[in-house]
Amino acid sequence: MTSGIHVTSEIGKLKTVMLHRPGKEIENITPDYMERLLFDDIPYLPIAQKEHDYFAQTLRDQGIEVIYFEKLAAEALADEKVRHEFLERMIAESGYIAGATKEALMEYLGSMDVQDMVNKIIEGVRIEDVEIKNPDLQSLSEDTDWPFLMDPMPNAYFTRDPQASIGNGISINRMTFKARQRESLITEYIIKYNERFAGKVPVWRDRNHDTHIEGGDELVLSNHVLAIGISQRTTADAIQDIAKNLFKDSDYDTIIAIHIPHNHAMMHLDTVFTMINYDQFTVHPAILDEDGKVDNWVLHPGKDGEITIEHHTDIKAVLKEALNKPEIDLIATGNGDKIVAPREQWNDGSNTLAIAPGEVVTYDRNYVSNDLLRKHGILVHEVRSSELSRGRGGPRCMSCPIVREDID
Ligand SMILES: NC(=O)NCCC[C@H](N)C(=O)O
Repeated sequence: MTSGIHVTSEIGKLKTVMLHRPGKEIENITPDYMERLLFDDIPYLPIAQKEHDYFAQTLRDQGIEVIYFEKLAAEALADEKVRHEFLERMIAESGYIAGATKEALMEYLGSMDVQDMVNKIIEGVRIEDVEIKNPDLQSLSEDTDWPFLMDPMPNAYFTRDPQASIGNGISINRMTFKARQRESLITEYIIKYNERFAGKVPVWRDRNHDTHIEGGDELVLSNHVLAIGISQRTTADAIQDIAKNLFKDSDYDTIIAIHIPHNHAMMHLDTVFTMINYDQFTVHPAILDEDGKVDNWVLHPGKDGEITIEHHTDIKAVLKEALNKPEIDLIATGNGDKIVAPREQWNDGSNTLAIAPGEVVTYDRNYVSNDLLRKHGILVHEVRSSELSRGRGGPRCMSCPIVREDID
């Protein structure tokens, strides 16, 4: 077992990765709640689980250690005092700071085996699951059209987003939508109390903020350069905030903040742009103008803890300079075709998980993009994707690297 976090690139040989196997939370999505829960369709759980197991096995077959979010959480919460504090906070963030519902939830969840408790919190707690012995006004007047006392977390299998490994540290993210905000509370406890991480991992930015950042926007390009999307999910002021901490306390001295459209299909930078080799990237052509340019700002440490900011549009030139490469190969999703590119991007054709330089895991359904990657010399491992893709995330979104080998 390797302890702590070590991720100094997007492409260094992946050694340990954190996943979450989709569970019953997926079956708590209904058409009426889809939008609120950030889904566009309802995956068929048994097949989604098979696909996810196939994804995990594909990684293991390449010698990668797969660890599970839900198991790490249960280990972190083994101590009764820690579990009690966690439950209080999780229930408060679910809407119950005090009162009869809170007490009933504490009793219901607190009496479970710790793994069952974690799983149940992720699945969601329905009104009829819990007996409220001495109802108060809040419990009597609860919105009964909404069937949950605690909402399900169906997006938990996108382990990329609630946190991001950067160097030997982590950002524990304040997420944009309510549907995902409690996921990173679980991360907070994993990092603080799971012995694999406890006391070993600096937190570059915690979740106690009003401004948002999500891991799908945080790309570790090298041991001193990050790219971060300014997106539907990540605000410019959050980027500036994490930049300050990283510039002060880590080896990171360059952040390329890339502006992408603020919409659901392209919610994070990694839905339109990923690094797959020392000098190769996937890119969805819709983020570039006709000259192949996109607004981006390069942040560096300035004097007295200040930050310098330069505006650019030539992303190739910016990447060449930041990564010290003579050329950069931007590979267009769906070969840039008007129909194929948006279709394959919708199904996460740009969302590749690099497991080594020039070696990626992608969804099988994006066959045009996959063939193109092969033509550019990339080794592609395809995984099954009929159901998993309905949550709008691909192999990068479904994985949180914990340890990668350094690259030269
Ligand atoms: N990094 C990613 O792009 N993650 C995909 C997250 C999909 C999820 N349904 C969401 O809307 O947050």
